[in-house]
Amino acid sequence: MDPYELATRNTVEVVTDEELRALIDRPVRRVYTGYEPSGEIHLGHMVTVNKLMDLQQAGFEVTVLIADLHAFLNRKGTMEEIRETAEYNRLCFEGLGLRGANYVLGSDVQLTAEYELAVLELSQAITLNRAKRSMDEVGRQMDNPTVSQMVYPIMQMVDIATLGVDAAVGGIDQRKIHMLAREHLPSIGYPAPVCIHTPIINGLDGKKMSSSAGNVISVADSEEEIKKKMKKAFCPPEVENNPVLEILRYHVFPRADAVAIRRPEKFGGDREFAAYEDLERAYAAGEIHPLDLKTAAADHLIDILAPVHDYVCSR
Ligand SMILES: Nc1ncnc2c1ncn2[C@@H]1O[C@H](COP(=O)(O)OP(=O)(O)OP(=O)(O)O)[C@@H](O)[C@H]1O
Ligand SMILES: N[C@@H](Cc1ccc(O)cc1)C(=O)O
Repeated sequence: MDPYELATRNTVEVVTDEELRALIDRPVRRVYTGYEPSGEIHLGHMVTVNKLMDLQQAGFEVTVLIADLHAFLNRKGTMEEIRETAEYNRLCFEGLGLRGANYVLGSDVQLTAEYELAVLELSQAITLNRAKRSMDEVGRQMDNPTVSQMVYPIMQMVDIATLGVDAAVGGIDQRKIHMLAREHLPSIGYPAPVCIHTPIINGLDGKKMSSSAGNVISVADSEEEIKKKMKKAFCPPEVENNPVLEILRYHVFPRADAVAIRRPEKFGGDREFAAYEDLERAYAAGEIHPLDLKTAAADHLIDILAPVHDYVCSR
């Protein structure tokens, strides 16, 4: 697959397409994603991990920022609790196949005088209103935001300059922070980053996949857990809001040449699909039963996640 196709497949938005094309032509290109340490790395986080792996294959140098201070500012726990999960998260990302990336712990690079000055300079140019709005989909308990949650997006902007990256990958929920970065980083002498946004996927109950909602498949889940969870997954006959189809689209097809639906002759026999779109069409036309779809998704997920489970457990 050519580098542009790798960079853009399964994205919802690239800002801007023209800048991405120009970046791909450069000999050295750097991209990053930041993650607040989380007790459970799930298939939602994995959408961005997949994109980083696509970009690695497209010749980008990849940095993964484990944003411990950001999690602290966002009221996710004490610094000690957060640091413990940081190391676990790195293992999950490596287990998923994101090796050879540059892993950086936020607090290792964010406590210098230079970083602080950049934060202060930008904080003078950004209104409270814009900072707050940029946190709408990122912040915890935003009905009662703290000052730390206003510092958060500004630090995320300075991370881009500090890590020296040309592009930022994130779920579409990062969009407002990224737009602030594009607007304001040039004022501190740093070029606007290319922003690559991936979709937010649904959890097994059909609502946004999120650790706090308990509707996730964790990348470290065992075979039994995956089977049990997939059996109960919401799988409507339609293609919209269908978490099982989303798993196939964003996690299985990018890793498999083809997906087989296995079933006895009396139920139509086996079917094989080389492209997600073909499978979606057949499902929408009622040619595949939800139970068979779930079984195929579960079997592939088990194969994809088994190395993560082994890698994490062996350390
Ligand atoms: N359901 C999802 N689909 C795609 N990407 C997601 C999903 N959930 C989270 N992400 C990505 O992972 C990053 C971390 O998100 P976040 O910390 O909110 O995860 P979470 O599981 O919702 O955590 P919590 O429920 O504890 O707040 C987000 O920036 C987002 O881009
Ligand atoms: N804002 C990201 C985490 C993050 C933190 C710092 C960054 O530089 C980048 C990303 C999230 O919602 O999880």
